[in-house]
Amino acid sequence: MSSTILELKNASIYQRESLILSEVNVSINKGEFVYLIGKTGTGKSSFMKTLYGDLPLNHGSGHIVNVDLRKLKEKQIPQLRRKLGVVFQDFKLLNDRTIKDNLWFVLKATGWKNKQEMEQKIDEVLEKVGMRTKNFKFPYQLSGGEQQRVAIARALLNDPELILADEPTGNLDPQTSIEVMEVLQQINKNGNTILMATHDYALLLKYPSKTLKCDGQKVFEVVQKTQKQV
Ligand SMILES: Nc1ncnc2c1ncn2[C@@H]1O[C@H](COP(=O)(O)OP(=O)(O)OP(=O)(O)O)[C@@H](O)[C@H]1O
Repeated sequence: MSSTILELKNASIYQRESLILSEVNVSINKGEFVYLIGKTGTGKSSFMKTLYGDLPLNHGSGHIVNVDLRKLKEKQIPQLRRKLGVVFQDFKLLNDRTIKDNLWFVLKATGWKNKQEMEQKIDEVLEKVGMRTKNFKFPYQLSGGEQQRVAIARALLNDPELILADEPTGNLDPQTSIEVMEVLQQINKNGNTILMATHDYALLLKYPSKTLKCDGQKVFEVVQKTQKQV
């Protein structure tokens, strides 16, 4: 089996009739950690939305986790999302229930039935992000960084083949951003593939990795300047 987890060829991405990105040729292999950078409004979110089926791909070709984005039907989107873990800037946790119940809700919605397995899975993902002991808390009782760690745990529930993180540190202060980034790095070391859109150049310098840039309606790989630590 191919180790390519995402491949776009000559893809164009539109918001309604406006062309946002064209001639997009990108591929991501299993196990990679890839940044997507670019100034505000250059199309990072549009790119991510195309990957999780929120924007249709009508031009060029695209495959993600063995799903053909050109042939994606509305009713297949939940199936695609189950193979992806999506993390947003604003966490998107349900405030009316505890952390555990937030995760329980997702497991139920994605077809899990066995209560013991569900309990185990919730413990396992919360352990990975260091939040197991806080599973009884409500989202509003947690700091932004803790809420984002729970959102990452939620993204891990169905063992995703690829994690798409759209500005996951966008609402966090620099120190908390580093803590969340450490969690993402650890998850990547354990074998998860991650594509992360970010504005945060300090993170890129601290954790250098393959970087794609949106600029002038194009997406291209950039070579990072490395800073010598003294
Ligand atoms: N729902 C929409 N309908 C029409 N145009 C949109 C829509 N959403 C975004 N756009 C336009 O698409 C372009 C790219 O926006 P996008 O949100 O993808 O950029 P971005 O790089 O993620 O920006 P930011 O860093 O500010 O989140 C912008 O010009 C924006 O105005």
